[in-house]
Amino acid sequence: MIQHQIEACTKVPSMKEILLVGFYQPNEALSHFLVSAQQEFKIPIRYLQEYAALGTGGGIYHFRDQILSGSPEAFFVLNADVCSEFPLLEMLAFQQQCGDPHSFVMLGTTANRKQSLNYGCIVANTETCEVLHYVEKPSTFVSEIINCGIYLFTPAIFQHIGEVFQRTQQELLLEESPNGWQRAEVIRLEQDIFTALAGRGKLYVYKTDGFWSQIKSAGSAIYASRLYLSQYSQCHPERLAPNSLGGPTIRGNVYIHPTASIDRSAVLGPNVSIGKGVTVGAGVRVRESIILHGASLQDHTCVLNSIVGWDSTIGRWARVEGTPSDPNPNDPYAKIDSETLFRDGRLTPSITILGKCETPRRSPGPGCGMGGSLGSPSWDFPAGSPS
Ligand SMILES: Nc1nc2c(ncn2[C@@H]2O[C@H](COP(=O)(O)OP(=O)(O)O[C@H]3O[C@H](CO)[C@@H](O)[C@H](O)[C@@H]3O)[C@@H](O)[C@H]2O)c(=O)[nH]1
Repeated sequence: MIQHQIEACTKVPSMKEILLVGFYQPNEALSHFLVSAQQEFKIPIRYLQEYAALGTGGGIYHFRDQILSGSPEAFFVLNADVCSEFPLLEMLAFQQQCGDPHSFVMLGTTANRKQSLNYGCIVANTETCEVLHYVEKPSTFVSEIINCGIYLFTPAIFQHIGEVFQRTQQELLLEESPNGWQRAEVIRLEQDIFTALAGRGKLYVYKTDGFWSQIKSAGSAIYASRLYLSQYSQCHPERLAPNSLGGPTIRGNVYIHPTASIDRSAVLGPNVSIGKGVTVGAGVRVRESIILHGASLQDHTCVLNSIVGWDSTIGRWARVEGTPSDPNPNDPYAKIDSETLFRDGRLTPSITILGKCETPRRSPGPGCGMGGSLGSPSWDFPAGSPS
């Protein structure tokens, strides 16, 4: 998810640095990713950890000195859980056209009326695109234009966040019975900042018709992967696997990491992504799936609508299948629904995920490395059995 965002950022000519802001303790996988992304994209990338979840506004406010070091004219803020074409250059050009080069720009897209309620909703001036009214996840319909969680700010945004911070701090000090857990440092960009900025000639929306989706649930990763693969077919066809003599059969858009070893009798696609060092045996069929690095699909396995986690092994003849959870294909504005795992006491049908277990397990069977699954029941096969 983040790699696509980093790649998009590096296409902005004067981009100097990328900062990842989060409240998670960095782990080995993140540190390793940062090192390899810096090498690949040749740009400094740093992870800044908040001491607590400070909200989208509070997080950038806390690290404002780091963001402003080097005196940038402007900077982008991207929600990490979205996939998109990331039209950052277009947003920059649009900001110059707005009349006020110090204005803030948010990316907007169209949703259908029902699903718009799950997002930030924007009412804008049809001619100038100024945001006149902003409501975060309204309970009744406000607008079909939704906030994509991709912003272009100038340093002036910190004055607005700072005002909210000061005000909240004052209010908390004056409270008669303060509840210790409420902090002035927690600031939400949407409710606390955008709602107040709307209608003040400061905030504009740049509408995109390009692809965009939230990646809130694990299931939406397969959908997001399809969107990126289809973008590759337009902009980077060289990244997609071709059908070549002596190679596996490729159907539709398929990505194969150069280090993966694929048997020529395997059939892959559409919408398949095969990671680093993956082994795919004879007669294997994979469709609508992501196979993460180090995984091994032994001969004649069938993997459909699933994510196979790092270093998993799927034994010979096993069938691993999930249920697709794509948006309604007949509605051009439909978005993917981020379903809860259980609804009315029942498991919501979803894709299958084989996870990697972080702690070493005592006796992993040779035919199975399944750490667990999300959206489908997990199971273990007896060691050595054809599964
Ligand atoms: N660093 C940091 N990031 C946070 C925090 N809380 C949330 N985030 C990140 O901020 C982004 C927005 O998450 P939420 O605040 O949970 O909002 P949302 O339900 O995803 O809705 C947002 O995104 C929609 C588009 O996907 C928008 O439509 C909506 O208006 C809003 O911006 C996500 O990438 C999430 O990981 C925090 O305390 N600290």
